Amino acid sequence: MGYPIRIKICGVTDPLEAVKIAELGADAIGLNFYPSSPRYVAPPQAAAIVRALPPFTAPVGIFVGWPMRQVCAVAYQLGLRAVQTYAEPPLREDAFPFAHIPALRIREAGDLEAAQEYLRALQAAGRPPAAVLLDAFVPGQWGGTGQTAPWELLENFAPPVPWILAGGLTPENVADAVRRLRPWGVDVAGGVEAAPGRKDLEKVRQFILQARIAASNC
Ligand SMILES: O=C(O)c1ccccc1N[C@@H]1O[C@H](COP(=O)(O)O)[C@@H](O)[C@H]1O
Repeated sequence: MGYPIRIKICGVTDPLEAVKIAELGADAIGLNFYPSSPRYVAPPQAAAIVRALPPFTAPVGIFVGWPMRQVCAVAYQLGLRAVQTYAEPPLREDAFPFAHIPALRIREAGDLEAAQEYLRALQAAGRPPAAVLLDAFVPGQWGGTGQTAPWELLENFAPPVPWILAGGLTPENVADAVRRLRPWGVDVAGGVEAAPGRKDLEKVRQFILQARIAASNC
């Protein structure tokens, strides 16, 4: 049967590189606004990347610890399609005009139960996220760790919204991850890099190819 897996290449810092990644078939590119990340991109550069992208490639912002009101302001200003958030203070307003992807870090089974509870609470509050991203838990780091999540715990994960697998994915292991877990989407930062913040386009090409072949054979 197969299914259409969605692929995000995260931590892009250069407009020309973003265009090439889009041409290789990525569905989304990630723009990282976390200043401590080696993949940080300042808003003016992010704006140049968004302007350069073809219309069917979604720019997604990564925000760590930002109040949602500020996340919304930046998303609106830059024309982001979705926002991926970490450790955001709770949103008080009902309306949230962007596709929201909360990122959760998983270490043990209890974290998955907590994730399900969190998603149910958002749904009950009338603010279901567009998707949820699951990553590895590494103390003191929010993401971009190069560590894989505990896949064995995720084999039967069935959240009420689409889910995205992140953490330590590479061109070599993404097919295995897709076959085993059938996530709605996959997300990679370090696994396709030539240097921090710069992508290796051959690795990007391989990553996209391997993920799509595996999903089409599921
Ligand atoms: O990439 C970062 O530096 C980063 C920093 C803080 C929060 C999120 C970050 N990136 C996200 O983490 C995942 C996994 O990264 P990796 O593939 O293990 O290197 C990545 O897809 C981004 O969404």
